[in-house]
Amino acid sequence: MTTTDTPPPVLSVEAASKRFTLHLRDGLQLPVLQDVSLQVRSGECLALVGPSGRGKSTLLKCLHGSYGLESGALWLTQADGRRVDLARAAPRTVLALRRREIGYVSQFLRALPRQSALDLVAERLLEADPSPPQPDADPLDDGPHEAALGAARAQAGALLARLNLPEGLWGLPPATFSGGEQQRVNIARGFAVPARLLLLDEPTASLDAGNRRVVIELIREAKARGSAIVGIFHDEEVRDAVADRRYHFH
Ligand SMILES: Nc1ncnc2c1ncn2[C@@H]1O[C@H](COP(=O)(O)OP(=O)(O)OP(=O)(O)O)[C@@H](O)[C@H]1O
Repeated sequence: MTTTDTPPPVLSVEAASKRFTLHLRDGLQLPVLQDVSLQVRSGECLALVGPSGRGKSTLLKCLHGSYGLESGALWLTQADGRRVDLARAAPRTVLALRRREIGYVSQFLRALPRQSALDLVAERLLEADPSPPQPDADPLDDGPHEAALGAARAQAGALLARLNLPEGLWGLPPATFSGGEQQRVNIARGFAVPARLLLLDEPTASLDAGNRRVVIELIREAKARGSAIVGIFHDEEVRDAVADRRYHFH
């Protein structure tokens, strides 16, 4: 904590720079992020805006721990006040942060083959809150796991229903779903667990007006719970409805 009453920002990006090296083109260097600095506080939504190809999605992937940086830092202040640089955190740390602190709605749904839409969302809830093993638990007794799975499925179903995904689809793997149906499963997964830092990459791109409104409500609820949100919203109506500030990529 700082000495003032204001808590530190949840996210502080300091002079972040990144380039891609294109090995198939003789190592051509493609600078994508150049000296990006921004901060996002709890309860605030920052919209990344700017022309296509300027590095908005790349910044979200860096914040999700998928890419490192050439220079600069991506400081996340955790719930206990400790700071971690997402650009340099160890893979184990990144995975632990993804389970509990960082939510991400990517542009495309990544699902395991044969896993149902309902379990894809329920799994997100279970991995964020694994029940601690009881010292005297019978290792052959599936009861506690079944109970936790049942509760997670109930919560996942409520979210899918809110996003108007027909119940007939819940038990099916989403691989054959339409773009908008897949996007709604992705959104349910991203919003299932309250995230300290929530990353949204065009969450409404394939949605109709009714479902766009649901996503706006979900984003507002996440802000009210204290999430710091960084999002890309090409839909200006959605952006105006949720963004407190904008960061311009030139
Ligand atoms: N893994 C990668 N390897 C090489 N180049 C990449 C990679 N990922 C992105 N790029 C390039 O980096 C640039 C920035 O891409 P990025 O997807 O971040 O842009 P964006 O601002 O999100 O664009 P859009 O608004 O169209 O989604 C693009 O020129 C893209 O081709």
